[in-house]
Amino acid sequence: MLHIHSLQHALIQARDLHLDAGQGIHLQGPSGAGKSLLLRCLADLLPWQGEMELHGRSVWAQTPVQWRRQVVYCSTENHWWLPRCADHFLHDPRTDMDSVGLDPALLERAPAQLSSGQRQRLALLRALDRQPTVLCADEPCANLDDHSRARVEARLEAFVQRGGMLILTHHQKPSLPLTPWRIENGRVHHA
Ligand SMILES: Nc1ncnc2c1ncn2[C@@H]1O[C@H](COP(=O)(O)OP(=O)(O)OP(=O)(O)O)[C@@H](O)[C@H]1O
Repeated sequence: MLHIHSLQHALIQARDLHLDAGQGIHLQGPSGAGKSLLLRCLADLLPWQGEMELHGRSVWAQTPVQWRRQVVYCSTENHWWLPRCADHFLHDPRTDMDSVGLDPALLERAPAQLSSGQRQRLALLRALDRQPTVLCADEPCANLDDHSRARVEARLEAFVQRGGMLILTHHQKPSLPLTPWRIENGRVHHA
């Protein structure tokens, strides 16, 4: 599904990594190793060089917008542009809110009126709302309590099982089944 032939950034490089639908990756490595950089390069949000394919189609045969609609980066440091939380969704998110422990009434509020943990979960739903092929989730459970963490992990697992592909970074080992990758000395490899 996603094939990284080669990816070079000033600080990291990856070569010959293949990922299938239904696969989740747990990206490991020390703080500052470049885990977030890799996710942002995969989503084409940072300058990088090389070649990647999604469903056999080169990144260079697509517009940046086409690629970024399929490979979506979701960060804990999320940004919001519109007055109400609900305004950020293309599809009605109310039924999905409960899956991550959020009260649908929060959708009527301004993003700034949510707690950071609520905003983080809403940002995940916003990313899933775009129906990505690959979700690059950067510390999706950081700062969450155990109950919320379990619900977010279940939501991510459901995404992968429906044919999505997930790459996430975590300091804490998530409970869903994941293939470990590691970044060491700027190189990404199977752990
Ligand atoms: N846009 C950027 N351009 C160049 N260097 C960057 C950029 N963003 C971060 N860095 C640097 O790249 C290195 C890797 O940062 P990154 O955020 O990817 O680390 P990380 O492995 O995700 O760390 P952590 O686990 O602490 O979140 C750090 O030294 C950081 O200062």
